[in-house]
Amino acid sequence: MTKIPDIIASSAQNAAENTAQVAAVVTVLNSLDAMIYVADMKTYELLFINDYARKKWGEPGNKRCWEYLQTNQSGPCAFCTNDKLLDENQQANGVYVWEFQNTQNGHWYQCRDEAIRWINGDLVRIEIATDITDRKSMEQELEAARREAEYLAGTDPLTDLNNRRVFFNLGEQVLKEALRFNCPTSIIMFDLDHFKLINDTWGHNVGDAVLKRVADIAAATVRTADILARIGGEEFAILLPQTDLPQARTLAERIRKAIAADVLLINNAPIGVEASFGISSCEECGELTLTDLLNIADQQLYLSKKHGRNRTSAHQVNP
Ligand SMILES: Nc1nc2c(ncn2[C@@H]2O[C@H](COP(=O)(O)OP(=O)(O)OP(=O)(O)O)[C@@H](O)[C@H]2O)c(=O)[nH]1
Repeated sequence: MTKIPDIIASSAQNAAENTAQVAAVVTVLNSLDAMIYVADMKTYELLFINDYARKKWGEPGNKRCWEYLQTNQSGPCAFCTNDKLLDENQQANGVYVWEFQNTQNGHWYQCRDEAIRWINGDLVRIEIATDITDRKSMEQELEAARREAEYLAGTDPLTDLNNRRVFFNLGEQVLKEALRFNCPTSIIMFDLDHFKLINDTWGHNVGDAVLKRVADIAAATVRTADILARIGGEEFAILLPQTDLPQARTLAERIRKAIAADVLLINNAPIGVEASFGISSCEECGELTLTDLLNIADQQLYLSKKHGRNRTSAHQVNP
């Protein structure tokens, strides 16, 4: 197919004005701070590239667009937009704008692709690609910061567990689902026994280490669908979707025994801690709110404390 330099070279003397106009257009295209190329849509032959492309990708020789612009391509690119540039009647479909990370130089480009009529009347592809790497990395940094902020807003910094806010947000959703699908739901609450004594004897930092250790034990025991949170100073809660009371009790006992069996060594001194558990469970949760269920679990926790601590009490809520 005819390339622009061929047009300039082959123009007859009496078409000098024509030639000058084409050369002027090429000069304009070469002065732009964007990569521009034109390629045959069937053979992928490069019909025009501007100086910007030459500076970044070198001389094209006889390379086709996919050989010239990308690496490791043994044929046309899988992400080639040619099919988006023509409609079902093989007519130009307008402008298609997309963003792409170039496989040769790793830069990000915003590409503006279009099928246009070439000198011989054929539809060809023109791409105008602007380097947006700086903007993209700023966007990526912002996105990472947003995700970090979101994570921190929902995470208890000491234990890395969900915080109270997330527990309530997710919990309300779980209860709605339970109501919709008529599933049993349970809540386990637990609270360390005589934790004040640990703080008073060993200091607040050791108390923190104990809280972290207890959180790790609980986190290692629950299933991924369970919502484990630190909802107060030394108070934890686990919302158990699709879990009836016997199952919740089994889990609570497993965690309780694991906490009681654990020994934390601080300066070679063994520190042990125990916890009391309360469970509430509903088979058909009806109009029960998360707060209702949590309050019932809290009452059961209080009973465990009252009856000697390091134990589990449970209540089945009637529908
Ligand atoms: N180290 C540490 N201590 C905390 C934190 N949050 C709350 N506490 C402490 O937890 C202790 C709770 O004391 P109490 O409410 O009397 O409960 P307890 O000593 O565990 O007694 P029982 O619950 O009745 O068995 C207090 O000393 C609080 O200062 C925390 O983030 N880190």
